[in-house]
Amino acid sequence: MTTHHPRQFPIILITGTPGTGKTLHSTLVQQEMSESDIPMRHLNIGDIVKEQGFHEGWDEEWKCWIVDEERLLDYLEGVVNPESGASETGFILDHHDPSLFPERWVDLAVVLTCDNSVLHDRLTSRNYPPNKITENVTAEIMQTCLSETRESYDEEIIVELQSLGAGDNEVEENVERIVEWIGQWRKDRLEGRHDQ
Ligand SMILES: Nc1ncnc2c1ncn2[C@@H]1O[C@H](COP(=O)(O)OP(=O)(O)O)[C@@H](O)[C@H]1O
Repeated sequence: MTTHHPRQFPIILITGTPGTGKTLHSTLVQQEMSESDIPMRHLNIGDIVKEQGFHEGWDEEWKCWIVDEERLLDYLEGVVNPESGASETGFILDHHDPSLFPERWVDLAVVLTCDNSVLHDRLTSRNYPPNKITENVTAEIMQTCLSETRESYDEEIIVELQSLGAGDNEVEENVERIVEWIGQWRKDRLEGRHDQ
């Protein structure tokens, strides 16, 4: 049985429909924290699936990997909850499917949202096929990711942030909010206010 050591650094999920800005925000949060005493490691789940081969092949219709969730989660468990002891860093889980992860992993769930036409343009410039653009823009209209996040985690740890590409400081302000939250989590942890 896996032994779980008390976490010293938080695990943050940054989720949202593809194209909402997860990787942009995750990269900036990692950068911002890299010089601090709370290092945060960005785990781009899509890249890990591809690089480590945690998939059962390529879905030609939807142009995506068919994820082997069991192997992926086994691997991630060893990264975020190492048996050798508490991790020396926090983690940013960058993924569009919030329901993939066990609830106990996630300390803060950030859901990025976007305007439909902006999202459409971002996905078009990524050369997504039309069916994939429609699927994702519809998911954004239906707020699918936000609903799934609410089904997966406690309302108290969910933060919804707009990532419209509007306003000069939008991304900076979002990153600042996440950074502040990480600092608060660590302070609470050091003062013994987290019970896990
Ligand atoms: N809030 C934003 N302001 C400006 N550009 C953004 C914003 N969010 C995302 N983008 C841009 O949109 C594109 C998709 O962002 P990305 O972070 O790759 O999305 P995701 O990881 O959710 O698929 C990138 O070119 C990114 O720079």
